[in-house]
Amino acid sequence: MIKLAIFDLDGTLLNTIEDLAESTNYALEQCGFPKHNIKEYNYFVGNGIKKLFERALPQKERNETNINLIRKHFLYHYNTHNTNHTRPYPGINDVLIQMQQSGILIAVASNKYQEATENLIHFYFGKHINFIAILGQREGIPTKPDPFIVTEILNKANVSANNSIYIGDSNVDMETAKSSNIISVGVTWGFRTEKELLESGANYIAHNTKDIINICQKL
Ligand SMILES: O=C(O)COP(=O)(O)O
Repeated sequence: MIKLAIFDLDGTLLNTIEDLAESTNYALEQCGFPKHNIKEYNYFVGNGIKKLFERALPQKERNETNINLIRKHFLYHYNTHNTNHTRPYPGINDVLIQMQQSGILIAVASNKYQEATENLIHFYFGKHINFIAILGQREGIPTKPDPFIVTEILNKANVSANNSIYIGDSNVDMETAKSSNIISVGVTWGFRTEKELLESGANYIAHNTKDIINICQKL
């Protein structure tokens, strides 16, 4: 029986890609580097903002100085523009409400930096969902696919891995679930393909938000 559902954020709960792309392109432009189209960002996002900037920079310009410069401009822009285009995926609110009503604890495990993770979750879901934990990328804490963040959530919720499920949209998420010994659900409405999710070990695939509820009921 599922007692805890751990959700990835970007590409799973919220479609954040346009705001991430706009803020990164703003930062690249400020520093005189070429911009990217939105589709490319689907593959830049997933391992936190440092990796996002590294991937967005021209190969020869990928160094600590440039990454820090991009970070400064990105944060300035993203912190005040991160709800411009970002929206919950259709049906995801109903899934969270239904889970909450049936007594399943809900948590977020993201590689997005902690401040934005908390702000976005509170802004879009805070009024009606009580999250047991909202964890993003923090200084000195290993990022997904390291199981650290999931272990933190299991401890806080006091639920075992056997009674938990992890829902995400990328290979990083499926690998996180695997390294945490948790059943994984790969969602196909996010930033990556079904093929990637299956190849990285997804136990179940959700093509629409209702599938998540059906999968939980089977377990
Ligand atoms: O910000 C990222 O790189 C990824 O964030 P996510 O873990 O919520 O998908």
